[in-house]
Amino acid sequence: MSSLTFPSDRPYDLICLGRLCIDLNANEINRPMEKTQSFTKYVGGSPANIAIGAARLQLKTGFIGKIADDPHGRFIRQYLTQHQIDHSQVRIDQTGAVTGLSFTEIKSPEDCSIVMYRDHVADLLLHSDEISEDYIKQTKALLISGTALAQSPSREAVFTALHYARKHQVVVFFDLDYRPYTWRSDAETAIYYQLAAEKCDVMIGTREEFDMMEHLELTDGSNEETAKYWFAHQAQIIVIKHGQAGSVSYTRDGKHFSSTIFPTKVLKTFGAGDAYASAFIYSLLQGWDVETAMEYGSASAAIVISKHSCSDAMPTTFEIDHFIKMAKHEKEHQL
Ligand SMILES: Nc1ncnc2c1ncn2[C@@H]1O[C@H](COP(=O)(O)OP(=O)(O)OP(=O)(O)O)[C@@H](O)[C@H]1O
Ligand SMILES: O=C(O)C[C@@H](O)[C@H](O)C(=O)CO
Repeated sequence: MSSLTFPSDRPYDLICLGRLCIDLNANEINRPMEKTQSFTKYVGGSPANIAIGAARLQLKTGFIGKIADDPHGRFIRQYLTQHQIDHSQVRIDQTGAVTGLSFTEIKSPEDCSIVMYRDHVADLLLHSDEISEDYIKQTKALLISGTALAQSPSREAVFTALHYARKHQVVVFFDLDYRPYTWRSDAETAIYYQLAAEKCDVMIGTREEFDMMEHLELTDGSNEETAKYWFAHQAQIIVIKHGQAGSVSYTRDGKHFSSTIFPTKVLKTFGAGDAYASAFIYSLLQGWDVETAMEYGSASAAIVISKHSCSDAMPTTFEIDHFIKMAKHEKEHQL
């Protein structure tokens, strides 16, 4: 059992807040973007990917965000409908803002990059007046994503949602999701991340993202000190992702766990974090312990990075369970 206590009898398991964008993933892989001729379009945006992953795992999922009044926005909204993700709180911008685009480059399985077009995007125009307390009090868990803190009015919308979540005993997950492109300075980033992190129950991020947030030497940069620092605030669980080195987690009651990766045929590296987060959150909502949740997240990540998309590749529980079973079978036969 994890140390988290989710409220019961609520219509939603998870509501995600943040960007709904479009991924344009290069079809010609193993070459630079300059030599790419075509792309495949998917719904993207880290919190969107996590919501889609959660819904794929049969969680009752909702979304709070803002989309552009353009074909991309309509594509996103129909995708959410198709995947039973409630979008009653996904507003439609009327100011001519655009949908964020992420062009992804797959030079090699280990060398992938993302070119993000995020000028005048609709998702950062979500306003605090558009955050519904009645909606947030209907969920067991809320996920916020760091990039939504990058600019006003989205920044204030996040803090409004955090206020309502705390008021109604909603468990808050903070996926750090640091994207340098959308920030003006390290100090600004760290200040707003810290202010949000102090109100969150679970934080999930890479070591680099925690280092960014702990700017001005809040900690010595070790995982142990990171956990100790945030346990002095609201945090119950800290998860630190280390790429191919796996992940580690700390719980407020003094335990810590590490998880290795599942071997997989990597097509592209991005999407691992979102897949990990959605399966990790799913596991805790089932009442499973943190170590099992890390294994589930790691398996989901390994599945998604073996495929071309992020959102479309998010696995079902059957796929994850089968993947874990086969991986353990192969490991036993290697010994
Ligand atoms: N090459 C790999 N093979 C198998 N699993 C991996 C690999 N890389 C990452 N993972 C798994 O995915 C988890 C998250 O990956 P990572 O640490 O890169 O986070 P991230 O940077 O947030 O991911 P993303 O690239 O989606 O932004 C890791 O902790 C690990 O469990
Ligand atoms: O989060 C983004 O805006 C980019 C994502 O859409 C992309 O799928 C990715 O980088 C996932 O980690």
